[in-house]
Amino acid sequence: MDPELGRFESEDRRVLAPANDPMPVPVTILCGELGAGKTTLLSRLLESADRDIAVLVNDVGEVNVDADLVEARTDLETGDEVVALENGCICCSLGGELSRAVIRLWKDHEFDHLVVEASGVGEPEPIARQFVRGPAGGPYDLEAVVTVVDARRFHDRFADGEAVPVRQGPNGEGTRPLSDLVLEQVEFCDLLVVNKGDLVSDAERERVVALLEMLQPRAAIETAEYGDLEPEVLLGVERFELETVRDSAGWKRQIEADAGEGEHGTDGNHDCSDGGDPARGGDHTHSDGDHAHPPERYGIEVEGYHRRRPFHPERFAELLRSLPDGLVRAKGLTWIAGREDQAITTSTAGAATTLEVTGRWIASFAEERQETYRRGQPDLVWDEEHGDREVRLALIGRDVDWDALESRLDDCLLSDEEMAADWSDYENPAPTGMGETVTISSADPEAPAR
Ligand SMILES: Nc1nc2c(ncn2[C@@H]2O[C@H](COP(=O)(O)OP(=O)(O)OP(=O)(O)O)[C@@H](O)[C@H]2O)c(=O)[nH]1
Repeated sequence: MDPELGRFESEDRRVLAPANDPMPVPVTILCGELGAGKTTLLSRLLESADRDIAVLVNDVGEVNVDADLVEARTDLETGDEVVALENGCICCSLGGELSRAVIRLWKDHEFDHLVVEASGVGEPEPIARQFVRGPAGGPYDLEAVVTVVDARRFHDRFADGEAVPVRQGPNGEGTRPLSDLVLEQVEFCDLLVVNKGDLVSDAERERVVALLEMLQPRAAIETAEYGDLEPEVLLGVERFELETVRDSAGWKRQIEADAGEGEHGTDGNHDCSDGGDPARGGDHTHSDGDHAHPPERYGIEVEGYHRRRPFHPERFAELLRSLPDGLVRAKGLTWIAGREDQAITTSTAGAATTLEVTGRWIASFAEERQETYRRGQPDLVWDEEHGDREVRLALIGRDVDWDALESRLDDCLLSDEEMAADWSDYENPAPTGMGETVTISSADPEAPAR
């Protein structure tokens, strides 16, 4: 156990809070892909804000250019208030280091607000969780997660369908598709800053905004050039709520609207989720008039797809290699023949789809255990034949022929004859172990699935 964290956890939290300063320090987390303009925006904020702002910068495996830049632009007396974490990503390996650094910062310095600039390849949720459930939640209060979007790149990649590099991570060889991370950052935030407004036309900017509204309907959206926003826009945002932000992504709302109140989540742990849905043979749900998302603009729509039948692994992989250009996002749980235990999350972002084992179907457990899980989830609707195994996806795209996509998805389902046959001989690219991922891209149809 880390000595500092251990001590902190074992002591009364009030020990850390000076008697005359019981208020936790507000925190803003700044996300956005590499080069979106986070540092530019932060530098402006430091120049214009009327309060003392401490900054924690995380660059992955690079010379810490951002920290130097921010430091050079601030009038802080010592410069110590800019803390750099360089040897990893704060969203994963550096969780403990992040907590330690911000607690140390809080003990040693007085400031009114903390901004954490996440690395461009970081997932925002684990960072936010450090301030909500981790030890940093004592002295700090997470105010908002702000995601900066490069309007030009976002338009070309998602609103225009241009093929983009599939993978990018620390040192350029990560395992998550870059587009998936970009959309996760968009989906998990309170405020979206559409930066580089000078590099897009008005019409392109409007398309980007419409798409962002569909992807994260709850977030406020501001457009900017070189991060030129008033400090109040960034710092006066309402309090962050982990569950609210996590559940407000467009794809998730669609799935929940489809499934009705209390439906189980789709982010894994299928064996301990909290709801169910009517066991329908299939319900392609048109979303018109649905309050789960903003009205359709610029041909951008969200759709639901639900079947209680598994995908044929080869046909499904083939579909993922030839997705329609306009499909921006698909996310949800999939049942893939030959993977009877594994609840597999399918996450499409632009051309790249990641399949990840995120849980186990309850139906895959021994009967006694199934009953225990089901007792804990009285709302779970159970299919007599298939239990909780299902395909349930939310699809977001522009100018997509939804009926054609629906029938292509249906063609991927096992036929009645295949349902009765042996599924073990299929060429199956789907992952097997918990947390294991496989990426399939339609930008590079010749590439092997793995
Ligand atoms: N044209 C234009 N360029 C911008 C704008 N905002 C930032 N830039 C430029 O884009 C480049 C990247 O900006 P940064 O602020 O370093 O981006 P970042 O998100 O901090 O990048 P990483 O730290 O690499 O993740 C710099 O050359 C900026 O000058 C803008 O609104 N318009």
